[in-house]
Amino acid sequence: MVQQPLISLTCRKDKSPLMDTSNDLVFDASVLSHERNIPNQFIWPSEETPKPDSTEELVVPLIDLSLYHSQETGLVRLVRSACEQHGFFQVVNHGIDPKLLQEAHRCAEMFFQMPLMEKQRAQRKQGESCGYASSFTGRFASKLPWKETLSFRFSDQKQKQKQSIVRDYFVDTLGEAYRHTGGIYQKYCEEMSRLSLDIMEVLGLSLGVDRAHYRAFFEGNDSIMRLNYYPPCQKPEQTLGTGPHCDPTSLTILHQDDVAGLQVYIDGKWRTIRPRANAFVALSNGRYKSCLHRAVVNSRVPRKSLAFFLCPQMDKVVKPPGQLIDAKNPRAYPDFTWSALLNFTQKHYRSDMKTLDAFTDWILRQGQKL
Ligand SMILES: C=C1C[C@]23C[C@H]1CC[C@H]2[C@]1(C)CCC[C@@](C)(C(=O)O)[C@H]1[C@@H]3C(=O)O
Ligand SMILES: O=C(O)CCC(=O)C(=O)O
Ligand SMILES: [Fe+2]
Repeated sequence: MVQQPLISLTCRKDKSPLMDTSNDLVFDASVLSHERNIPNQFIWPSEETPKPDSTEELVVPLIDLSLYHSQETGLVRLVRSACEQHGFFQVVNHGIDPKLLQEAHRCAEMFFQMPLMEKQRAQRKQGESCGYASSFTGRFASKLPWKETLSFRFSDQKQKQKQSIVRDYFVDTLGEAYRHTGGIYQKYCEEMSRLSLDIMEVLGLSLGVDRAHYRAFFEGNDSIMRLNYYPPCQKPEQTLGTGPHCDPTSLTILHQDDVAGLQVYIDGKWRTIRPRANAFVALSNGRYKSCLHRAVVNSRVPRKSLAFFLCPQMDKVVKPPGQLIDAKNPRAYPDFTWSALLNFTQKHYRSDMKTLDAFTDWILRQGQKL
């Protein structure tokens, strides 16, 4: 039998001068997950690769949302301390139907198990944030992530107009056979949007901001949902599923399957967050830091995670609430729009732990009013 080529190389002509790309490689998980010789592009520098001590578990506070009405003060205090310490907590009793979660994972499994060509019908285009990506072979030249992703847009505003843009995306891109899958993710995103607004309310209270402030700000949110699939890797100590980064979005609600892999950087060490997590980061003029995290892979089983990135409407001006600004706490970032930040992460800068600072320098350098 002729072995399929692992990677095919051709040169791109449309190089963006600001991205560190690019060769057209193909990451075919069905082949690469058995390969013992990892192509160079997927090997991370040894100072960034996972060390055995990072499997040590970090115990993160559990926020029981069912206690919100009866024990608001205690809950708000717990959230404040989690966000001040590491910007990370797990949410339980959030009202999301476990059957929906299960079905969302099952549909992801089904999609990623499809042959590469079938998945490529939803291929993400250069510079766009949505679609299927088998690793980011066309986007970056080195330190490639050992993962496949399927990303799509959710709009709360469209939902209010009774449009199901997630379900329509699946049907329009992949065909009628994906109507059920699309419907599941439509429902999942609607639930995530609702949960995000609840969490933002608690976050606002924990910062001393009006109860309604963040809920109103994210009304009509234009968010991104991403299915992450990490195939097994025969040399997991040389690779990373998702490199170290702070999400540049407002809040992330992440659901992992039962395979460990999410790690956060705390007190100079990488630590594992046990699966079952709903993890989040917050944007609040830098008062709460977005936590540094990554995903590692393993040699035995695939791992999945579902990430809902809460984002404001594209052209809404992002700025901190007035109550957070005074002489002691001056503005940390200039006004900006999510549309400009998204464009920056997709076309000009590979998101890492410094995305917001790099973005701030970029807009100030351009002297643009956003
Ligand atoms: C706006 C976004 C860019 C990324 C997806 C969302 C939020 C996090 C970003 C990301 C996960 C950070 C690590 C690098 C990245 C390229 C990835 O590995 O997926 C980032 C996403 C992206 O640019 O597609
Ligand atoms: O898969 C994970 O556990 C983390 C993924 C992640 O950080 C992301 O998609 O931004
Ligand atoms: Fe992330």
